[in-house]
Amino acid sequence: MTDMHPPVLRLSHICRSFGPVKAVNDVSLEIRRGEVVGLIGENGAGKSTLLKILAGIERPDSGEMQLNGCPVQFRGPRDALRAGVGVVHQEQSLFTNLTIAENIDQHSSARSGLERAGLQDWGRINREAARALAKIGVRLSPTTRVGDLSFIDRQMVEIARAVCIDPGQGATPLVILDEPTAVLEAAETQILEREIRKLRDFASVIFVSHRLDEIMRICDRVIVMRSGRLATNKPISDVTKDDLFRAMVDGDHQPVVRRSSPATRTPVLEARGLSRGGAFSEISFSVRPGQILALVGSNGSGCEALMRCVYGAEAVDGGQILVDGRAVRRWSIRKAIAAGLAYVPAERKTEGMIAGLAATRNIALTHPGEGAAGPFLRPGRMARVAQGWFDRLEVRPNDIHAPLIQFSGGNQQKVVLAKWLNAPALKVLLLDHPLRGLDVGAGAIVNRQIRAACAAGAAVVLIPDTIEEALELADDILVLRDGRHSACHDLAGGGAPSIQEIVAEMV
Ligand SMILES: Nc1ncnc2c1ncn2[C@@H]1O[C@H](COP(=O)(O)OP(=O)(O)OP(=O)(O)O)[C@@H](O)[C@H]1O
Repeated sequence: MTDMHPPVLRLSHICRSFGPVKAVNDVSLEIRRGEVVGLIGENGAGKSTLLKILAGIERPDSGEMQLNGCPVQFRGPRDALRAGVGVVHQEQSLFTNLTIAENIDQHSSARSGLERAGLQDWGRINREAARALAKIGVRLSPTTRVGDLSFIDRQMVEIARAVCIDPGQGATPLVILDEPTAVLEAAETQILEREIRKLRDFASVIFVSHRLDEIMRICDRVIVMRSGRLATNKPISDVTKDDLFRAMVDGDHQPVVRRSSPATRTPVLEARGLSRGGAFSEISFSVRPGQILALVGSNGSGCEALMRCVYGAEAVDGGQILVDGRAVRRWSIRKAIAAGLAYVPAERKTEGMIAGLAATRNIALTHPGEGAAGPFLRPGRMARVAQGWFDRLEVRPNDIHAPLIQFSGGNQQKVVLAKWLNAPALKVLLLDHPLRGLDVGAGAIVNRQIRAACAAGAAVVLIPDTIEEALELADDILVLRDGRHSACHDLAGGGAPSIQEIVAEMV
């Protein structure tokens, strides 16, 4: 039966440039009621810019946008929200000093009699939030402060907030999910997939992901962006994963599958019975130069907190950290960096970079090397070092002097990594979700650099996005469950466990 309704979204010849960069170049497309459309493309292809236009954050330079048959021009995000566009951005946008309910209420136009009389109706605010959370199967108390939540729980709140919009008058809302699964565990991803299927009944969805399997599983149609343009726009039944990969990438990026050979030297980093109240308890592990250890666990397993303690960003309550066989005292980030430790955090925007500072300066932040002489900076040399990393990591755009905020998420991640790889005596690389937000090609480039660091003698402790990533990269896997040691696997020595085995050890 033909759908008599106008498309929920119609874009005609949308363009948006930043200086010479045509981030979105003449994009026209339609999204119909109840459609789940996958949006994919390499890092820097223009996906986020297109989504920002739909969300009222960026204005197009030219072109027309219609929602439910009406032309729209957004002056800001609130206009987009009122027109029925709900977005979960790559970077989180919650107010951390407010409760979950207060955050969800920011998107709600519902007001009770009490509120119309000028009073705060906490009952309504908390009830609505509880409903929104229940809708996506999350059990969190609406009165919890967002700042007290883990990254993953905050992501679930973002999703709850995006799915609770109501454009009214029979119009269909458009829900945009910008890589929502990048930060989720397998079980949570399944919940989200179920939720997206349910959304079809009352909304249209644009779903951005770098995971092609997920796109094939969830979406009805797929749009591929390449260098700002639409390269492909097809029903999912008409494409294969290989077609999508080829449509996305320019060159022939071959993911390297090679496990680094386990070294026999003494551990460079050892954790003995580490505990931190409420996070993890009695955890021991060690890594030798050239070895990759993956820490695997579901939400709340303690992996992230453990890594932060090893880096000196949080204190432990008990146990010992040893570097080069010597127990450390009064461990701190400063001491960790001096000892050759490096940490790429999951939350790169808030912890891993200075967004307004040029890429060159970001790379020189912790280890300026020849880019500084005593207290003096040497801009020329600093630029040469940065250019070397830009070439090795294929950072785009190839402009080392641009502020980091002007780079796409995946390219920012490459710069954050370069900052640490630039260390003159790198001993241990602590990587918390290093491939988050990276496309397949960029992921392969980063993995190659991680292996190169290993080959040069660094040890790596990795919290991967997926179990597959752990199995591909690591020599050893340590599984944590509820903050406790659950299992460990020596992949080189004892053969690889199956994904199902590891999942069973996690939950
Ligand atoms: N504020 C800005 N100023 C200058 N250039 C920008 C700005 N925002 C984006 N760009 C550029 O526009 C291009 C498209 O970036 P965009 O963030 O839309 O890519 P993306 O496909 O979302 O990438 P990723 O998957 O890495 O997030 C990139 O070359 C980027 O450097």
